[in-house]
Amino acid sequence: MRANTGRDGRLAVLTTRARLEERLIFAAFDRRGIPYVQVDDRTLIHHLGAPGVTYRGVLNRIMSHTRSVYATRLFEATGHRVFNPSTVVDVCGDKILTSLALTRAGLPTPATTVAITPDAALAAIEQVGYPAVIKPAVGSWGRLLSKVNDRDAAETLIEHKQSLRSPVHNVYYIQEYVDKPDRDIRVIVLGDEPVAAVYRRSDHWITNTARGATTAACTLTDELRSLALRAAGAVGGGMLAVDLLERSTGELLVTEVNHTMEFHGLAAVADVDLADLIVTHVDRALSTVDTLERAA
Ligand SMILES: Nc1ncnc2c1ncn2[C@@H]1O[C@H](COP(=O)(O)OP(=O)(O)OP(=O)(O)O)[C@@H](O)[C@H]1O
Repeated sequence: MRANTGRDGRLAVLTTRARLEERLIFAAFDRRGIPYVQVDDRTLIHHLGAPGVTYRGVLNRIMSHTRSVYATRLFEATGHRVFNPSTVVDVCGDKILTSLALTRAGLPTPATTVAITPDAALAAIEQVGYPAVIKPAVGSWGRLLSKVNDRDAAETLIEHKQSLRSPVHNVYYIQEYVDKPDRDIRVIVLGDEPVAAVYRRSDHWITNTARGATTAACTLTDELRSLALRAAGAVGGGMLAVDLLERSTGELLVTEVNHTMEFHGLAAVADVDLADLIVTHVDRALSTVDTLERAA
């Protein structure tokens, strides 16, 4: 993958820079004595078809969606098992593909509409009704999310989106506004086990911790467990953060599934060591492969 070649028995952790989550993960690797190497995605060079370095496996912590998708595919092409696999990253990184997968699996989600021209987008927003929520199909941290309260605002938003450079903004992902309490719920799923849940609270309607929301402990009820597991399964499974909204009636709706989970807010309030659980999950999965390879 990098310019050097050969077998490297360590696990590669792909990062752009080590944030709190990555530092917690490295500390967990150290505590468990699992050899790893931090690989900066900005240094990756992949000569197609040429031998590269082979790691024991790859834990992908790249935040940029495009870089994450391609780095995953390149490592998979050289025989690596990557957490999460590209099939999952592809779906989770795109809100339209995620909504399609969730709907196909029969999960409750906010009513969602997609339009691919500005005129159709305006008609679609009017059909959804006000307020409507418009999101970039690819994006995170609540960036460029819009709550549109009337037709004037819808027209302006569409004009602005059309003038943005990235073609992703010319596709319109439109949702009903869910009149939720001042919070959403994030459930962490590792494989077939929901391991923790957290409320993210804010005075703003966008309740991302990246936008200043605070976290509070949330009980992992049977309903949350079941919805989170089904949502994770719908996108292909893996190490995932499932986000849910509550209607005023109490009905739970799955909004999205995140493939490179941030958990600094959760670390402060949940009584689980998520970094340790992630490291254990990856090591266990790779140990099964190691055993099979030795037996072959
Ligand atoms: N349809 C909706 N109705 C009401 N609030 C919403 C709706 N969709 C999203 N929100 C609020 O906005 C927040 C961010 O939404 P969403 O998770 O879709 O965006 P994102 O940019 O992908 O963020 P993240 O970094 O969490 O993946 C949600 O946590 C929720 O508080």
